[in-house]
Parts: sequence; structure tokens; C-alpha cells
Amino acid sequence: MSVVPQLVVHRDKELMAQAAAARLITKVVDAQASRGHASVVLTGGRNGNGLLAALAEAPARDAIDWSRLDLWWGDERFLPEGDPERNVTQARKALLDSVPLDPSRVHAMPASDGPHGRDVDTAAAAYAAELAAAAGPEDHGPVPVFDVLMLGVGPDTHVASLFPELPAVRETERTVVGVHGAPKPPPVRVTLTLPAIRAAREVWLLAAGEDKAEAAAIALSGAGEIQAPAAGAYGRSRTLWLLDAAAASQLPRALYPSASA
Ligand SMILES: O=C(O)[C@H](O)[C@@H](O)[C@H](O)[C@H](O)COP(=O)(O)O
Repeated sequence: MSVVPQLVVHRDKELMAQAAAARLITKVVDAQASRGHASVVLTGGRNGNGLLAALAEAPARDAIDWSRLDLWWGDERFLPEGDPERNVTQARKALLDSVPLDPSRVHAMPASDGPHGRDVDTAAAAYAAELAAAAGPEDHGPVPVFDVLMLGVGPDTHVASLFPELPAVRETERTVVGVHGAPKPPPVRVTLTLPAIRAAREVWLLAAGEDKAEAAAIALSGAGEIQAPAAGAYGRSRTLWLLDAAAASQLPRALYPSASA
């Protein structure tokens, strides 16, 4: 059953990124205190990278024990290693290169010049196997129970590389699939599926800017997940939408009383 989403609206996207970074520090520190380690799933896109850049600047960032943090990705653009458009390349630049992570805990999705070559479906299956190998008996499933899984929301309501009506968003068995013909470039991508996303304790959806206002309103107003994939992204114990005022501007009053719509 889906967890009712909670909304937090910030003045602008800079404040949203800073507040989300502070929230993430607390989550990771708490998870490490109670379980010894933490796992976070990163998202590509401007908002996800904005959050990582804010985390790099956050005074409390080193409260995190970086060596006991597992990083996974929600999706990846299937491009050669080091390509500036790859989500992992952008995350490295925004934060990862400046913190003492354990490289064996940084689980980048495969590149198009990796061991699976240009076969994105085999690459996706390999990432699913990596997730399955990391899942312990306590996870009761094919992926670890991630502490926090973050997703940028696209103007068409896509999350990760789950685009409206494409086969990936209909997947109910596999945890990771290859995507062909994505409307956002590049067309070939690797993505977690909704069942994998829903394994997370907390799912945070990030939306900033006026171009996200309609998507947020649709996804939060009872749309179906095939037409509006963001509507199907929820966590086991918490689903949190982090928005700026522009992205919240078309929300129904019942959800966000100060919205102008
Ligand atoms: O690889 C990608 O492009 C993404 O992971 C994608 O799902 C992104 O998060 C959204 O499109 C929002 O992107 P913005 O934050 O840039 O709007």
C-alpha cells in the first residue's frame, strides 16, 4: 500500500537544495548510528546535482562517515565511462570526488563501453545482480532496503528513466531494466523499476521550477503510475516531495493551502 506523500515547500531551489542536503546528512548519520552503515540512491538531473553540490558545501557534511555509505543510482544515461552527460560523472564532480568514500561502495551503473558493450539490457541485468548480491536476509527481497532514494521529477512526470507509457514503467518483476527510445536524451538508459524504488525506506522526490508545477500537480492528484510515473514512486515508511514555491504553484489547495491555483 502506498504511503501518503508529505510535502515540504521551500522559497526557491537554492534553499530547497540546502535544506535537502541538511536533511540527508541527518538521515545518513542516524542510519549509521543505528545500523553501522547507510545506503542512498542518487538521482541525475539539475535538482539532484544541486543537492549534492549543497552537500559538498554543508558545514556538517563530515558528520557522515563516508567510508560506511553505499551509493547506488536510480538511473543512468547509457554513455561511455567518463562522459560528461553520465549521471555518475556529474555526481563525482558535484560531490563524490571531494569526500572519502570507499570506492567499493560506489555502485555506478554500467557504461556503454563497459564489459557488456552496447547491450543495455545485459548491462541492466548486471546491475540487478549487483543489487541482489548486496541484499541481505534482513532485506527480504532482491534489492537492499535503501535508507533514502532520491528522484528528480521531469516535466512529463518521469522519475529515474521511467517515462509515461514506456515499457519500463510497467515492469513488475525485474528490478533494473534497459530503456530504449527515452524522450529525454540520450534515448538509451538504465533504470531502477518501480518495485525496486518501493523497496526504499524513504523516497524523496525533488521538483523545482515552474516547468515542474503541472507534473507535481498531476502526480499528487491521484494520477495512475503508467501515465504519471512519479505517482508510483513511494517508500516503505515515507514519501517526501521536496519542492520550491514555483513547482508547488499549481498544487490543489487541499494539498498545499498557499498554492495560487
Ligand atoms: O538522467 C536523468 O536525466 C534523470 O535521472 C532524470 O530522471 C531527472 O532526474 C529528471 O529529468 C529531472 O531532472 P532535472 O532535475 O534536471 O529537472
